[in-house]
Amino acid sequence: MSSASTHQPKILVAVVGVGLVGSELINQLLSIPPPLSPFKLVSLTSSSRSLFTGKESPIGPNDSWKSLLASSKAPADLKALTEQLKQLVGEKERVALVDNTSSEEVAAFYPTWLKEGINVVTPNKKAFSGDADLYSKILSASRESGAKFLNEATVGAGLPVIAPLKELLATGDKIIKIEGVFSGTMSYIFNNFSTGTPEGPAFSSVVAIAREKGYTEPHPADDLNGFDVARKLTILSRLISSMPSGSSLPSLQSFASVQTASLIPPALEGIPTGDEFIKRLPEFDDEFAKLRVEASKENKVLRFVGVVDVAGGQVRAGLEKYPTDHPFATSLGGSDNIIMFHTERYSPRPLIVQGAGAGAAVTAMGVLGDLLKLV
Ligand SMILES: NC(=O)C1=CN([C@@H]2O[C@H](COP(=O)(O)OP(=O)(O)OC[C@H]3O[C@@H](n4cnc5c(N)ncnc54)[C@H](OP(=O)(O)O)[C@@H]3O)[C@@H](O)[C@H]2O)C=CC1
Ligand SMILES: N[C@@H](CC=O)C(=O)O
Ligand code: NA
Repeated sequence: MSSASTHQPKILVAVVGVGLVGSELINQLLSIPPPLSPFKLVSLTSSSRSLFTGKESPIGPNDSWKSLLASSKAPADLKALTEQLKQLVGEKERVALVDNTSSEEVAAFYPTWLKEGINVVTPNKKAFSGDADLYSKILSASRESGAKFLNEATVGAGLPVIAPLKELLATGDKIIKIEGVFSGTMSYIFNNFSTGTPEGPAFSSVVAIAREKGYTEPHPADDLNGFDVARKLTILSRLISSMPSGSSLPSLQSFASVQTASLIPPALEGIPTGDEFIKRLPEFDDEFAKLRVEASKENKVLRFVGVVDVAGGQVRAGLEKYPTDHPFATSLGGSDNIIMFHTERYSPRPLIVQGAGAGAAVTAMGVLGDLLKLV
């Protein structure tokens, strides 16, 4: 085989989190024919178990990775994993850890991994939208060791959002405003719930379907409270604020600093499990139906949008009404995200990115795309 990848040491990949996105990522990664693949899958960690094979006997496409992991006796242990991966980082070997969880505990390990020269690739928003201190530790650890952190799938899932934003900024364009529908869940919910007519499906029923389709966060309240959108806006804002032209943006201590209008009825705040939350939601269907009637009286639809207004120095997320002929009303379907970049160059017409913004296949594609950037 004359592929360049056969002449370069393969990137050793450890996957943490084997849920919806994690499983799909492993399947996509293992479907690259081994001689052509630039990767060796050397470790898997679920919330309870871990499997470490080392680079001499990586997990291959013919292995049943689920059975291998299920039969492993080793408990999940991120400190032990760090020690194992440290041994693999060498002059020629490169190691990438893929975090497919939504765990803060896993996110807190990024500075350690990066310092050890382990690249971090992830769709998990927690680290980049959480406490500013963790974010700055991630930046400095990456600078110190040269290991990269890549998080394209944190915003718009597989859609190119982070990469074009970085390119706009790096080439000297100035961002005026980014606005759009950033949540696949909220998009699915309102594309189906609010179509401009006073009638339609019950709010709780479309939320339940969005969950079944794999669009929601592990706990759907994390979508409905607007925090998922606030996290995505924080990730974009922090990239913009790193440039002098973004200095008018407020410096966000965390996603909680974003002005966010939650859709969670107060009585459902703090419900610990997603199942219970979904069970109680029908109690509030009438309240949501009223919002739909009000919007339809104005010939409008409801959409949950996010805005990073650089010129106005504001970052906000909330439910808005749009005329039935607005692109947010006419051009979105399924879990579509639409992201409009208004910049000095892309003005008066914005650069627009649109397509499925949630779901296992497209999210895993975004993660695998980031892994391929390391090659
Ligand atoms: N689904 C989507 O469309 C998108 C998801 N994302 C992000 O991708 C990530 C994964 O989402 P998704 O796959 O849908 O969620 P899932 O709940 O299906 O998967 C998350 C997995 O992480 C595991 N996990 C939790 N804590 C740990 C830990 N400490 N160590 C190892 N594994 C752990 C859970 O294991 P267990 O089941 O045993 O608890 C679970 O299987 C999230 O951060 C989400 O925000 C981003 C874009 C789109
Ligand atoms: N729950 C999120 C998943 C992607 O980030 C969404 O609905 O957009
Ligand atoms: Na993306």
